[in-house]
Amino acid sequence: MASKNRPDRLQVGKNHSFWQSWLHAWNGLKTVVIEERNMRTHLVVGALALAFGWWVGLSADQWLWLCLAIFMVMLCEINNTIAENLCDLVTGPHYHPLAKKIKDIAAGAVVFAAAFAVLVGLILFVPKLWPLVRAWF
Ligand SMILES: Nc1ncnc2c1ncn2[C@@H]1O[C@H](COP(=O)(O)OP(=O)(O)OP(=O)(O)O)[C@@H](O)[C@H]1O
Repeated sequence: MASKNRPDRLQVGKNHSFWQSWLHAWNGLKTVVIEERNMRTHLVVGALALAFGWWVGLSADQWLWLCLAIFMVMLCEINNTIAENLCDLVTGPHYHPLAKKIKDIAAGAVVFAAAFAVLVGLILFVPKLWPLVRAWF
C-alpha cells in the first residue's frame, strides 16, 4: 500500500498549517472538476465568454460583471456538488423525499445563476455584436 494511502494518514482532525488547508481546498476544487460534467461545461463556457470579452474589448466595469456571472455559476455548482454528496452520504442508494428536495433546490440555484449569466452576457455582448451583424446585412 502506498504510504499516502496508509490508514494512519487518513486525517479527521484540524489542518496543521495554512498550506495543508490550501492543499485540501485545492483537492476539493479538483474533485468537483473531475467528478462533475456540468462543472467542466461551466469552465469551457466561462473560458469562451472570457475570450469573447477580450475580443470585443470589454471595459473594466464590464469585466467585473462578466467575472461575477462566471464565478456565481461555479460557486452554485460547487454548492450543488456539496449538497449531492451530503445527501448521498446520508441516504446511500435509498430514495428519500428530503434528499430529492435538497438536490433539486441546489440544482435550481445553478439554473438561477446560469440565467443571471445569460442575462449579463446578453447585456454585454449584444450591443458589441449588433453593429457587426448590421454591417453584414
Ligand atoms: N437519494 C435520493 N432520494 C430522492 N431523490 C434523489 C436521490 N438521489 C437523487 N435524486 C433525484 O435525482 C436527481 C439527480 O440526482 P443527482 O443530483 O445525484 O444527479 P446528478 O446527475 O449529479 O445531478 P446534476 O445534474 O444536478 O449534477 C436529483 O435532482 C433528485 O431529484
